[in-house]
Amino acid sequence: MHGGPRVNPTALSVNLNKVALVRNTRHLGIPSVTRAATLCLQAGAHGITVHPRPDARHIRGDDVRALHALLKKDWPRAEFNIEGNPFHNLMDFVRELRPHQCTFVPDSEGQFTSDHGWDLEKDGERVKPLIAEAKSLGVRVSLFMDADARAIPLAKAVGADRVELYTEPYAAAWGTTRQGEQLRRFAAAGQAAHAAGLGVNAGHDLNRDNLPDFLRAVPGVLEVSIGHALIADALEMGYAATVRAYLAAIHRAAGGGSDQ
Ligand SMILES: CC(=O)[C@@H](O)[C@H](O)COP(=O)(O)O
Ligand SMILES: NCC(=O)COP(=O)(O)O
Repeated sequence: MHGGPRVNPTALSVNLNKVALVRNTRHLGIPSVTRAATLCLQAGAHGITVHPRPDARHIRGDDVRALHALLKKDWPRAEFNIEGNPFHNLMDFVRELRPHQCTFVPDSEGQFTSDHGWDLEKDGERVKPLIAEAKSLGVRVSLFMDADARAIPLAKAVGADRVELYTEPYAAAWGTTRQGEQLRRFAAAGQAAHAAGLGVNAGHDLNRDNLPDFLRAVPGVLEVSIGHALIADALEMGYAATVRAYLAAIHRAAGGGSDQ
């Protein structure tokens, strides 16, 4: 239906980890993380995500502070999302900077990449006070969770505002005979989140090809945070054209146009 009210499309938060990863291979300060943020936000991205891991393999503390200052000064409507393990270094950033959102991720210090969500039956009581502390500072809390509909309500029980569905299993199945099964898993997890009064974010290995099918199958996703594939695309197309392509994929999923 043309001209009718469009549902609010999902917000795009660009994860800049991989810009910092390349920058760290020389002592020249390029590619610039803050310039990447500026160009992505100028192109229409809704926010910036960083995951300052304890080993500082990519995003470092100075990057987090510089991005926070940039968004506060030049992009007050953009959201800043800081990811990390609250039992490692994440809470220091939450207390110092009070970002719009923090995403609790249960990664070990040397983990290759994020590859699982929280086991709240085991860790729920431990994360609960840290969630309460972050919220008392005015920071929205999202918990990185596997797409398990039975586990999602526990995120509400420990005080989270949102869950971020860990989407690698879907991304790995995309384009195969297993895609439908994965989409049903994620749709059920999203439904469980909505039923529990939780907002739904999503991320990990999403790209402009697999994104529309996901957003059509999982209604009401508030934010996708995308880094690795988006930055890889930007190496070929540039930040602006790449962000526009991802926004177009989001709008296509919201019924704003065909896939052709
Ligand atoms: C939590 C998650 O899935 C990603 O946001 C994470 O930041 C990826 O970390 P790397 O960029 O270090 O692989
Ligand atoms: N939370 C997911 C994220 O920020 C980026 O993940 P990826 O797109 O780098 O896999």
